[in-house]
Amino acid sequence: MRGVSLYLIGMMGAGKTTVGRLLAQQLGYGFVDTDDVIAQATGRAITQLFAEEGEAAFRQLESDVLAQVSAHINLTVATGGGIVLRRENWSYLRHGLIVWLDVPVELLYNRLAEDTTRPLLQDPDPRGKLRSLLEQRQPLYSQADLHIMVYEGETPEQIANRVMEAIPSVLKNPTSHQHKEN
Ligand SMILES: Nc1ncnc2c1ncn2[C@@H]1O[C@H](COP(=O)(O)OP(=O)(O)OP(=O)(O)O)[C@@H](O)[C@H]1O
Ligand SMILES: O=C(O)C1=C[C@@H](O)[C@@H](O)[C@H](O)C1
Ligand SMILES: [Mg+2]
Repeated sequence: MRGVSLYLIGMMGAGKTTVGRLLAQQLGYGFVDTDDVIAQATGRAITQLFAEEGEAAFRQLESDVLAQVSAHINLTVATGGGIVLRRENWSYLRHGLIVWLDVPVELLYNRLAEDTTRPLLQDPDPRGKLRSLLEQRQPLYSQADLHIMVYEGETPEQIANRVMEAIPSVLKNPTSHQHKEN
């Protein structure tokens, strides 16, 4: 990887945080979760931030955190599910290799049905909400460098291994960013 950071994108519940930690271990990289950084920096849970400041304020904080994180190398970064929504965020994500964990809505729903920490899912029809969010975001997620389809029953370890195996096929040519030696 030569220090190139990894950015995990995908829907809430896709496993960005869970798989991201494993990938950081395997790569010997640091691990950053943008949601966690925001929660720590503000001293408030994401749900509380959404409730008290609104989604737009959260999105601004998210961009600010991503901008700072993208200045570093040797990181695996788990992002928030909505990081793809702002165009400016893509210029930061492109500092590294972008991996989309693509998980079917039914699986997402099963994972998050009991979870109250995703404010956008506090909806009378959470399954329908997941479906409409995915429909809206799919064209954005698909701009990732690497598209990893996740299947039912796969463990986080298996998914992390598949990401590791797929990385060489898309690793950006390291010399393209460097000055040629004379
Ligand atoms: N491969 C897997 N199999 C079963 N459960 C999983 C798997 N990966 C993650 N989970 C579980 O699904 C839930 C959501 O995972 P995680 O928090 O990693 O998702 P996320 O993509 O970071 O979501 P968010 O965008 O909301 O932060 C957690 O309870 C986690 O333990
Ligand atoms: O998909 C989303 O928009 C979100 C996903 C989470 O990671 C959090 O960033 C927050 O709950 C919003
Ligand atoms: Mg997460």
